[in-house]
Parts: sequence; C-alpha cells; structure tokens
Amino acid sequence: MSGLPGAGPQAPRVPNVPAVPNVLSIAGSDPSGGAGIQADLKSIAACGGYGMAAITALTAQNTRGVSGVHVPPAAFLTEQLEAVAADVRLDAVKIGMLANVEVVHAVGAWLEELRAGGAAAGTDDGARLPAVVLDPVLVATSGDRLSESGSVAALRQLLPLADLVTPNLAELAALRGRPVATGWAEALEQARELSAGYGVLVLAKGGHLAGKDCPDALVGPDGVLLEVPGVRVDTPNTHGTGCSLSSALATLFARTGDWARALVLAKAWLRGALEASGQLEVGGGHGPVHHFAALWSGGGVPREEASLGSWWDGIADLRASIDGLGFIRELRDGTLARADFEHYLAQDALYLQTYGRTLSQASALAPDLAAQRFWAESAHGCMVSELTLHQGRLELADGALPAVAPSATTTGYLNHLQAAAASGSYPVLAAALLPCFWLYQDIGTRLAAANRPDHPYADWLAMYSSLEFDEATRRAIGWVQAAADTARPAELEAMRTAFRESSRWELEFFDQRAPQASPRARESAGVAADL
Ligand SMILES: Nc1ncnc2c1ncn2[C@@H]1O[C@H](COP(=O)(O)OP(=O)(O)O)[C@@H](O)[C@H]1O
Ligand SMILES: Cc1ncc(COP(=O)(O)O)c(N)n1
Repeated sequence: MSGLPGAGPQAPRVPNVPAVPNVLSIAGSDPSGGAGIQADLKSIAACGGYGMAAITALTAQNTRGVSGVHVPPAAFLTEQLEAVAADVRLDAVKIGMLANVEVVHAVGAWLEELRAGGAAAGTDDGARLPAVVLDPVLVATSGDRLSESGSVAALRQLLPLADLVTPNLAELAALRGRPVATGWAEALEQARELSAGYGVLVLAKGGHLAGKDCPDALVGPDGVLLEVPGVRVDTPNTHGTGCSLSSALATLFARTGDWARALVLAKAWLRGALEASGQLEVGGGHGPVHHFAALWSGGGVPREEASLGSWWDGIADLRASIDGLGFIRELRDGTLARADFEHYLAQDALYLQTYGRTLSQASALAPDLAAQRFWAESAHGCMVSELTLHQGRLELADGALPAVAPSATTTGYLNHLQAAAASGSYPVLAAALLPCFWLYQDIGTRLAAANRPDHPYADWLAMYSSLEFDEATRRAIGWVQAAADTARPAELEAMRTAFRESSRWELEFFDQRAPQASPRARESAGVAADL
C-alpha cells in the first residue's frame, strides 16, 4: 500500500522529507474557528507542519450557519501568494474555499507560474514543487453556499493542477455533473471517472453516507488504490471536517511522501479529533472537532511508526523472499507438484484450525462491538470458507482434518500466534493475525493474473484474489491500524515485532515441501499417494 503513484500529470513528488514541512492554506476565514484557514492552521500544526494562510474570502459564520461572505479583490490574493512564495520554501499547498470564478483563476494562474518556475529551475521531476491538495468547497456543513454556482466549471480546470482532490459526495457529483451518489460503490465510480477525466488522484469521502460506516478511498483512473474503513463517530461536531482532513493530508504527505500513509494517519488523527470534540464547548450548532486532542492527551503528532504502511515496507525483504520461492513460482505457473501442494494444504488445514481459534480470541479481547464482530466474522470465514476449500481438495469428510502431524514450521507459527493470544493484549494479537490476511491477499491478487479455467490450482487462486478476501483484508488492516494509533510505545513495538514475526513464519510456511517418503508411508500418514 505504500508508494501509491499520484495520478496527476506531475511526477510523484519525491520529497527530501523536511523535518517540519511548510504548508500553505489558500482558503476562506471562519471567525468561529472550526473551518477554513483557522481549521487548516490548527490541523497543520497538529500534524507536525508549519502553517501559513493566504485568505481568499472573509465569512461571517458560526457553528449554526453562514450569514455573510466578503471576497477581497482577486489581485490581492495573488499579491499574498507571491509574497509567500518569494520567500518561503513551500512543501505543500492546501486549497479550500474559492468563492468565485476570478478567485479560482487567480489561484490557477499562480499554480501555473509556480510550475513554470520549477521547470525553469530544472526541477521538472517535481522535486521542488509543493504537493497540492484541492478541497473543492462548495457548500458549508450548515448547507450555506460558499462558492458561486458558476465556479464549478472553473474549478474543473483547476483539477489537473492538483495532486489530490478531496470532494465530499455533493461536490463530487457537482464536478461530474451527476446526481449525488446514494451509495459507496456509486461514489467510488464517480471518483474513478473524475480521476480519469482530469488526471488527478481523488479522495472519495464517506462522511455524508447514511449508516454507521464512514470509509474514505484514494481513487485513481483505474479504480480504488486504497480504501480506509472508518466507523462513524456519533457526534454533531462535524463543522470543518473536510478542511481539517485536506490540510492534514497535505501536511502528512509532505512528511511521508506517500498518499496512502498520509491518509491512514490523517484519518486516524481526525477520528480522535471527532471523538474528543465533546470536550470543547463552542457554539450551539455543528461544533468544531478537537484538533489538538491527541497532543493534549500526550499522544503527540501522528506517529510514523504506527503507520501500517511503514510496517508493510518493513517486511519488504520477507515479501521479496516469498516472491522468490520456487513454491510460489510453480504455484503461479501451475507446475507445482501435486504432492507438494497437498502437503502444503494438509499443513495449512491444521494451521487454520488453530488460526480460527486465535481469531476467536481476538474477538473475545476486542475493545468494542464492531471490532468484536469483525474478528468473529473472520473466524467464521476461516473455519468455513477456507477450511472447506482445503477439505474438498484433500477429499476429507466434512469435519475431518488431515491425519498428518504438524510440521515444525506449522507448530512454530501456531506457538507464536498462541503466545500472542496468551499475552492478553488485543493489539498484539491483532497485529500477529494480520500477515495471514495481508500477505495472502497480496500474493493472491498478483498470482490471479496467471489464473485460467484449466489451472490446476484455480480454486486456490480464486479464493485469495476474491473481492471478499480483499474486503476482509482491508477491514483487518483498518482494525489493526486503529489499535496501533492508540497503543502506548512499548505495546506498539510489541505489535510491530509480532507482525514481522508472523510474516517470517509465512515465508517459512510457503517454503515447505512434501517429505520424500515412500507411497506406503505417505498413505499411512493419511495423505493419499495418488492425489
Ligand atoms: N461522524 C463522523 N465520524 C467519523 N468520520 C467522519 C464523520 N463525519 C465525517 N467524517 C470524516 O471526515 C472527513 C470529511 O468528510 P466529509 O464529511 O465527507 O466531507 P466534508 O466535510 O467536506 O463535507 C472524511 O474523512 C470523513 O470520513
Ligand atoms: C471558510 C470556510 N471554508 C470551508 C468551509 C466548509 O467546511 P467543511 O469542512 O465542514 O465542509 C466553511 N464552513 N467555511
């Protein structure tokens, strides 16, 4: 999930990753402090950046609604932008409320100039260009218009100058000239069309969906690149969530150089800010989120070591070793000897029985109902779908397990999982369980390209590249990320260690071959010789 390419025409920025990135917000002012530049400056600071603001409009608003908008001459906005850019290295730019066509054009002209300047300085690889996040603000949470209706066409022209655009459902529909999506799948399709049409990475946001889920997804021209699940926080305090998220993304991308990682961190931070919003007492309508909740409670800025993207990068060596195994190559080509495949399946069936138990233990230890349900559903999927596939392949009666002894590798891996369960730490156990989702989904998806109706292992390839398994993996990543976000340093370290250790066992597990036994011995061990 790391290293997602920007879909925009600019080369993905390979930043020097400044310790404290300079982030410029080009947005309107909200005097009640929950949205606009006020929210942006707080979000940038909370996420570890140095915030700056060029004001596009003054609004008179509070948590209940907008009563007035004053737009200074567009030429003065240009003057602000030029003053900042002439002096300060810009690592990221977040663009928010642009009230009319003149203002949109002023920002577009400045961005073009910035690019031309970068190209003239020989930085056509984009190395010194700031990452640009465009939040196409049209309507406030209160329902009041913040941009003249004629600005939508001008905003579309701005899209190719951005790296990432973050519309809510209504803004996405307006940019596409479509009715507002009524479901998540429809929103993702509109986002894909927008990305393909304008060459920009799109963040589809689920804040306005009905129901308890609040997912966000990075979408490119070919579809979803990363979906981050989210459970809706039950609060009226959603004023400025879009502003806060987009400036957090700009800041975290400048810090990490990775949109996927930036999204995972930003969403976790925003969830904490929403959850803590009740601690503030600001107005009687839709109140602001608590931007500094994590900082004030000692959590500090979002931690790189808690990002699952960095965990995934941290096992790159193990993933490369798995890809290099003869077993995997032969499985893909369909040349893997049946005996080896059956041996692997028999060991995996034994593994799944105990893996299912530890999934149930994660459910038992889970901190809330939603997580409890997820792990219980996963235990069911493991015991029913996966184990049934293995039993069918091994021609075992329903409920029977292969009559073979677990190999040293199977025993070692299961001991590791059971130790994680016995630690009593839900985060550590969840982290230990994750590689069995993530590595299989990753391998399954890549091997699926080799699948064909006559492939001898077509059913195995189909299971691990299925949409259902993909979805289960995304959700598992989301739950482990949620646990990592709130883990104390020592527990986080234990989670990372457990995750890597399970990944190492996965490598060993794939490296098992059938013992060179006589057919009679194999038969007596319960594996039919003619399979
Ligand atoms: N009640 C909520 N609980 C959790 N996340 C939320 C909630 N409302 C909005 N979000 C998140 O806030 C961000 C802004 O989303 P959205 O409300 O769709 O955009 P906007 O503020 O631009 O209208 C998204 O990451 C969304 O998932
Ligand atoms: C100046 C200004 N800019 C943007 C918003 C939108 O806020 P939200 O993030 O809730 O969509 C706002 N209410 N005021």
